[in-house]
Amino acid sequence: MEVNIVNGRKENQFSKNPKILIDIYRSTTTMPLMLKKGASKIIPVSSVSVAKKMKNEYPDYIIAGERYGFKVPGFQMSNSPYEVMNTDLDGKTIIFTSTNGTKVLNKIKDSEVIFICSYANVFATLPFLKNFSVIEAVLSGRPDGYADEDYYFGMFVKTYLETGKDQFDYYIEQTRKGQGTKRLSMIGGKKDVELCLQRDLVPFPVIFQNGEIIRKPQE
Ligand SMILES: O=C(O)[C@H](CS(=O)(=O)O)OP(=O)(O)O
Repeated sequence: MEVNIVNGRKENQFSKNPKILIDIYRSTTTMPLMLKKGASKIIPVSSVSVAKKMKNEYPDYIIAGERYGFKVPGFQMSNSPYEVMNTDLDGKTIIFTSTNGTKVLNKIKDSEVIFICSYANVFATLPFLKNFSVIEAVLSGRPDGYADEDYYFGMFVKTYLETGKDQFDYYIEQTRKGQGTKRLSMIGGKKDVELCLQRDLVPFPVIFQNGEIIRKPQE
């Protein structure tokens, strides 16, 4: 099997191959955790104004997200795994927007298969990825370029699927030393760093389907 790593922030043309969307800090960690905490679905949108418009139409929905790492004024929640772990989201629908993750998702939304993936749910997702002969690991990155934590995760998945080696500890160690970890820690996100680097917090795969992010239904 082959795993191609793609810079989703930079690229504008994507193949039809199955994809995993990667945004370790923090969207693709936050969203699976929201579903684990009981949310029924997440509607990802790429702009703050569309999120606000949707909230006006559906006042019961929770509006969540950030820009450049900080909660958007007027939103109910940010893009924080730590906040999610401490919030009851039972049965809620969430409107979600983030600086990079939802933007890149919007670019690849026409792909037939998209998994939302991070260390939180990767071990529940890998068995499904093994069914494909080629997948693309799409890095969400950062507005000013690339995010090392996304690259390391892409490499972890590539190594696992192409060679069968589980190098979780090695890639976590590299990530801890990286710029992304420094940056998120500096803006008050140390608790998020710890949650984003834990494995197996979410025991199910998560997919994007028909405009919504949901648990992958059992076949
Ligand atoms: O969650 C975040 O902090 C980032 C914002 S930034 O890239 O660090 O400015 O958003 P995300 O879309 O989850 O990468």
